[in-house]
Amino acid sequence: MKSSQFIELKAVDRRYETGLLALEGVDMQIGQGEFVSLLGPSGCGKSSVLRLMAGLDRASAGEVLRKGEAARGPAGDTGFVFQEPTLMPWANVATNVELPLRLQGAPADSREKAARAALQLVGLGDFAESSPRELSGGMKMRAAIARALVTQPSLLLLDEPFAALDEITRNGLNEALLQLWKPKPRGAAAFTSVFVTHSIGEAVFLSQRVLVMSARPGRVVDEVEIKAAYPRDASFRQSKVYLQACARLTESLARASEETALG
Ligand SMILES: Nc1ncnc2c1ncn2[C@@H]1O[C@H](COP(=O)(O)OP(=O)(O)OP(=O)(O)O)[C@@H](O)[C@H]1O
Repeated sequence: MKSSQFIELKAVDRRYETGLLALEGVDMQIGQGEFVSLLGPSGCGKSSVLRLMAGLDRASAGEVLRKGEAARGPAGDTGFVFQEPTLMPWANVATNVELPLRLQGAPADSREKAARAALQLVGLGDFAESSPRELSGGMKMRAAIARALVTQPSLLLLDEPFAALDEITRNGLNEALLQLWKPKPRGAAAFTSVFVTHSIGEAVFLSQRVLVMSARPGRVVDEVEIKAAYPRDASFRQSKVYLQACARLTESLARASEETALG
């Protein structure tokens, strides 16, 4: 699976300017095209890891490598999806989705074409002209995913994107995300995904590997491989592999969180 490493964190520390040590000795390797989730207690540094991977922040010690090269500054071919879809309310859905291309200086006709294709991909083909306020929460999140994918990034970073949604919408979006990541069962992944969540079930459903981080200062304390083929649909949530992985991660996360409680 780890045929070629796409992102590597080697002995990474991040101490913020306030003096707070958020990450200490973080080692992570994410293979090209892999789908990996990060689980960990609140405040353990999951978002900090994503910012380092995106090149939006720098490690205080250690190395962040992207395709074997030291990451320097924001990485162009990276899409980011946050918990809030943050669409511009005064612009229609297509204009929101083409924003990253506008920032790159792409010409209007190619922006429009790419935005329509990205909206089609997430099932919002008929909503290009709609205002964000006409969309449900799940549809807004689909638009945010289309915006992150409009530049066809090779890395997609997702920071608790579905946490605010109801469970049925969330499950539907999990399945849609897997379709985007691996459109053909035996084909290559369209991008590498790193997904932060507090939901064990969501992490298991989506991922090839789940990394568990300890309480602050965060570091990787466990790794669970989810040995199930894709495509995965709702029936996967009833399978032995899924239930066993959930049980193992429940224990692991409890141990990781206990460390905080003890101090
Ligand atoms: N820019 C910053 N300056 C100072 N402290 C920060 C900064 N960013 C994050 N922190 C602190 O670093 C720690 C890790 O934060 P981070 O957001 O990475 O954790 P997290 O695991 O994503 O949290 P959560 O699960 O609650 O979203 C927290 O204690 C947070 O308050």
